[in-house]
Amino acid sequence: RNRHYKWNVKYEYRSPDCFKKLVITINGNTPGPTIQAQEGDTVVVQVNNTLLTENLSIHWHGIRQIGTPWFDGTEGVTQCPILPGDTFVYRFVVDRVSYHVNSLSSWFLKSDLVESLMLQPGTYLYHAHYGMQREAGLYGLIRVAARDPEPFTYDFDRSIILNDWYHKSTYEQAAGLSSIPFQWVGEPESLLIHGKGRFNCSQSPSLKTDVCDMSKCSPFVQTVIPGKTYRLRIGSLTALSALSFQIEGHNMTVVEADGHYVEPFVVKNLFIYSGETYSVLVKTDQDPSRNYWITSNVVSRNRTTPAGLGIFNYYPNHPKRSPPTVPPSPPAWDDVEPRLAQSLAIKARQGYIQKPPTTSDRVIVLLNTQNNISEYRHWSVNNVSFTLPHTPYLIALKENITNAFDPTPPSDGHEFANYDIFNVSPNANATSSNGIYRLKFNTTVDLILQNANTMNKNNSETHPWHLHGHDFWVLGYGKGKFDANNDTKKYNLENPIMKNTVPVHPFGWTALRFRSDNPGVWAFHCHIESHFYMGMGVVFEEGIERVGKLPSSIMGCGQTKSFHRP
Ligand SMILES: O=C1O[C@H]([C@@H](O)CO)C(O)=C1O
Repeated sequence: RNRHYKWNVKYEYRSPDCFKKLVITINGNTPGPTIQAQEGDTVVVQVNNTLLTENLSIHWHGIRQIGTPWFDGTEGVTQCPILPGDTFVYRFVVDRVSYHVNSLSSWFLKSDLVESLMLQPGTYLYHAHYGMQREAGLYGLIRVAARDPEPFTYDFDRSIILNDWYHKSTYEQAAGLSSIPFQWVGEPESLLIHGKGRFNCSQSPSLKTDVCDMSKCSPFVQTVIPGKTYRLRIGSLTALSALSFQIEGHNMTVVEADGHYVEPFVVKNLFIYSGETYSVLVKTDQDPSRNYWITSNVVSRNRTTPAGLGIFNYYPNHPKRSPPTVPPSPPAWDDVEPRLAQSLAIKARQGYIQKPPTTSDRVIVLLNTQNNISEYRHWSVNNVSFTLPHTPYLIALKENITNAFDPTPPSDGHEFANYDIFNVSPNANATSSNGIYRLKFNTTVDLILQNANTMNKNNSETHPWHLHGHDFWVLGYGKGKFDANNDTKKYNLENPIMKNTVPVHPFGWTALRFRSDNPGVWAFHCHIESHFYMGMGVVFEEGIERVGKLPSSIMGCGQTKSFHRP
């Protein structure tokens, strides 16, 4: 089945948290419409760029784009931006490879991993992937319904996207990040629950009521019927913040993560990082004569943003009736332990385990550091701060444009084995580059994310890393320096979860494994909007020779100007 969407993307004034600013809407809304499909369906989205003076591209986060790497929506990597006034059609399968077999060469059928590349029901996201455009409001959810019965039952299926919200425009933020002296974006003004938040206008008395008006916003309300089980699909697309999500007085049973069934476990707070999705089951089994708070709070950074508050409304109580209690208090922002514990608790569900290969062909250690390059503040991986080329990699490689990017690949990172991750380091050798990793096709690759101290003493941050075009197995997390001799022995090869986004905790490491079996060019980057902008990412090429004919609609920029045939 084809699912057709027509989207008009536009700047409009909105006041999601009472403060009026320009936001990017899809058909008038932010968050945008939820894409609903069944596994194996083809989703067709016709995007009309009516931003007037701004480029655009949209990434389908968690969708692997098997056979359609050109529709991943990553500006500079897989496509040229969509120009103002242009219409671009994305067309991709959610996510069943057998559906695509005809258009792929027979190598695919022979691949022993065909099974792991098949069915992918679950919860995914979409968002802008051009500059820092995502945080202007261009984002939404993708729900892919399963064809087979799922391993859990529920009465209702609801979705909530969490976000943080800034009052400055993305342009002011980006300009500050690329200035000398560096101007950091700071903490967000508010937290949004499905596009709704509340900024206290009276704390900035200089704001006139045409800019900040407390009657212009209202909290998110989730109405529920007592005595039922709800599946809540929760996604985070924060620009910066790691969050703790809670429903007062209700436990949540985690059953899905990034489109994979989880061996169920119960939490009171769900920690969720930008780019992740979870499904939790919630029983509406509390006193039905009142409402309850839904809360979202910043963790892992010193919290200055007030809690995002919503109402869990037990029908037939009035949806606007405030709960009679104070909102539950969040966990300490600087306590890594419960966050690490949740990361470790997420395992593949019995009966749905796709075992990883037991060994890998290549290990790439990715040392995450912050440093100055020519006095500009950057993030680097193995001392290279990533920059996007003007000619997208996919097109350059496929069309043999040889001078589109730096041909020197970044390093596999083994020379940093003695790097002191606990202290500030000048990293004087750090450089900027658009060089990429070239992976041998159909091999097993390990990625070790190694966190380190930032340029501030005794400080290391949480970074959610997102891989395009793949799900990876999460083999382990640890504290401190990764020890290749001992930590590898503790890898979970029995029931690791597969995900597309995973945190590396402060002063810690995270070990991932994936198969380079999806021909294309794929970004792997920190999902914090400002961090990717500051260079925190890498790109992998695999099987470029197996990529089919590129549509000319993705071309038209850099050295591909003349290739575009509208
Ligand atoms: O990228 C960042 O810059 C600031 C700070 O490290 C500046 O020194 C910060 O908190 C980030 O996450």
